[in-house]
Amino acid sequence: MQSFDLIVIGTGSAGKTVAETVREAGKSVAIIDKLPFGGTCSQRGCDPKKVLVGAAEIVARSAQLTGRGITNTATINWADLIQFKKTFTDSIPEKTEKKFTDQGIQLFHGAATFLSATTIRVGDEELSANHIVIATGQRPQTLNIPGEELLIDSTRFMELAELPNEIVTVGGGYIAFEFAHIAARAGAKVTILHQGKQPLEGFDADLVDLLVKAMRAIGIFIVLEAKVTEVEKTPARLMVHYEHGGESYSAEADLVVHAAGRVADVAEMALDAAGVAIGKKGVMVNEYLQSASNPAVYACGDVADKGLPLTPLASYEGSIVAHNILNGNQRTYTNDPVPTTVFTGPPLASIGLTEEQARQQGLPVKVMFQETADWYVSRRINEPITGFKTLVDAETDQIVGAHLLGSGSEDVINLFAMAMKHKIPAKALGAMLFAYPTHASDINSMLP
Ligand SMILES: Cc1cc2nc3c(=O)[nH]c(=O)nc-3n(C[C@H](O)[C@H](O)[C@H](O)COP(=O)(O)OP(=O)(O)OC[C@H]3O[C@@H](n4cnc5c(N)ncnc54)[C@H](O)[C@@H]3O)c2cc1C
Ligand SMILES: NC(=O)c1ccc[n+]([C@@H]2O[C@H](COP(=O)([O-])OP(=O)(O)OC[C@H]3O[C@@H](n4cnc5c(N)ncnc54)[C@H](O)[C@@H]3O)[C@@H](O)[C@H]2O)c1
Repeated sequence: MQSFDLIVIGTGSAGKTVAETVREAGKSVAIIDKLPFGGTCSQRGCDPKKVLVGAAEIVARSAQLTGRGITNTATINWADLIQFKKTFTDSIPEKTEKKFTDQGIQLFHGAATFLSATTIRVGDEELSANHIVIATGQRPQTLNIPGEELLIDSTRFMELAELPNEIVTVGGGYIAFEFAHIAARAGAKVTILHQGKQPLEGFDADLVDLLVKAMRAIGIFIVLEAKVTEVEKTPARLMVHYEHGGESYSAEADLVVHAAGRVADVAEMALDAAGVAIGKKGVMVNEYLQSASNPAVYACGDVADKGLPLTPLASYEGSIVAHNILNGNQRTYTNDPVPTTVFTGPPLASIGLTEEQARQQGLPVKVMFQETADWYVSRRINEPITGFKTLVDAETDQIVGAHLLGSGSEDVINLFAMAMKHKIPAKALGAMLFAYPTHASDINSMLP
């Protein structure tokens, strides 16, 4: 059996951060992955997705300006786009492995299974370590409906050689909205079937309403409170059966995409053997991101039951775990607001409290909510549906929430994040001199 100071399971943003930091401090480190090295974000998530979004943006922008100086709406050649996407993703495993090897980290391929509190099996190898970090991310949740195996997940969507004509998404969160927008801009007819009253749960309801309006305006069909009961294969196509308002319906499709949420990827790890407790949202950890039931084990990233499953948080949590392994438990996870964007056209970006959450907390907030299609930044590109909402504590003048819908919002939200993190008062941010005309210069008009 080989022994290490640290074994990391998972080579994504979280696992990489821990392995590299601990190795840099001179410890012996092994890292394991069951898939090609590099994790979700760079190969199957954020980065390839945003390449596809880049093309969808061109279609959107040219469609908006057709007849206003642009003569033709751009069209997407799906096969070429996927080839372009591959130029980002194909090299990731080799580059990742080379970097780890150069750093002196030992690599193991295969699915890791716990044998005891501090030992792991991967393939035919048995490994032991003083500390083991679980950074295994998430996988699509099981839906328990007949025909579930007919759905494809986001990974396979981004590998499609051809884009089918009619697509249904089961679920109405990030993946549904982003992929529906890409597919619609590439010419497909898309239906989103979402089980709840509000899609994109967690985002401010007024801004989500505006985004839904924008998505419907480009032909995306969105059904709320739809309970998908079965996916059936017919001789030529697929049929998605669902219930809505007490009636039964069926939507025909060439492709059905799983966009109904992801859960901690722990099923095959035999966590029982290590005495590692798992809850509904993933591996249960304390404020130091250490398993409460097995102190040799830490968890970080999407698989841990802390925070949202987003890349910046995975790296942040990885850095906390590395610090605590090297120095004893010192750094704690803080639940600071994190900016996030749904990369639709237009994008929806958000940080902090929604209006509903602020009201529930009884905060004395000043709320500014406005549709901004007649503002210069929107008119210049003829973007038809845009808006913002800001929430400022009336007593402290601190910004407690910002929600932006419109081109550029994915970057502008970071200025709100900086102001909130460093406690810049709303008046001071609103009085900043920003380059004009930019998306950021609109901040001056978004704060009381
Ligand atoms: C389609 C999509 C788009 C996204 N877009 C964004 C975005 O725009 N912005 C954003 O912030 N976030 C986005 N995310 C979320 C983001 O990708 C994740 O939050 C992030 O990648 C999590 O990193 P991680 O290190 O926790 O896990 P991962 O990167 O998922 O790494 C976990 C690794 O563990 C491996 N593994 C699992 N089980 C085992 C086992 N038993 N043995 C060995 N290895 C194992 C897996 O193969 C995987 O490589 C997106 C996610 C998806 C699916
Ligand atoms: N831009 C980004 O940052 C980005 C993009 C993609 C994914 N992600 C991350 O990946 C995670 C997973 O994405 P996702 O879109 O799969 O999940 P999600 O949690 O964002 O949305 C899934 C939605 O589907 C609904 N749903 C669940 N079961 C259903 C069913 N049977 N029928 C109909 N609707 C159902 C849920 O109510 C939920 O609102 C996200 O939580 C996010 O953190 C982030």
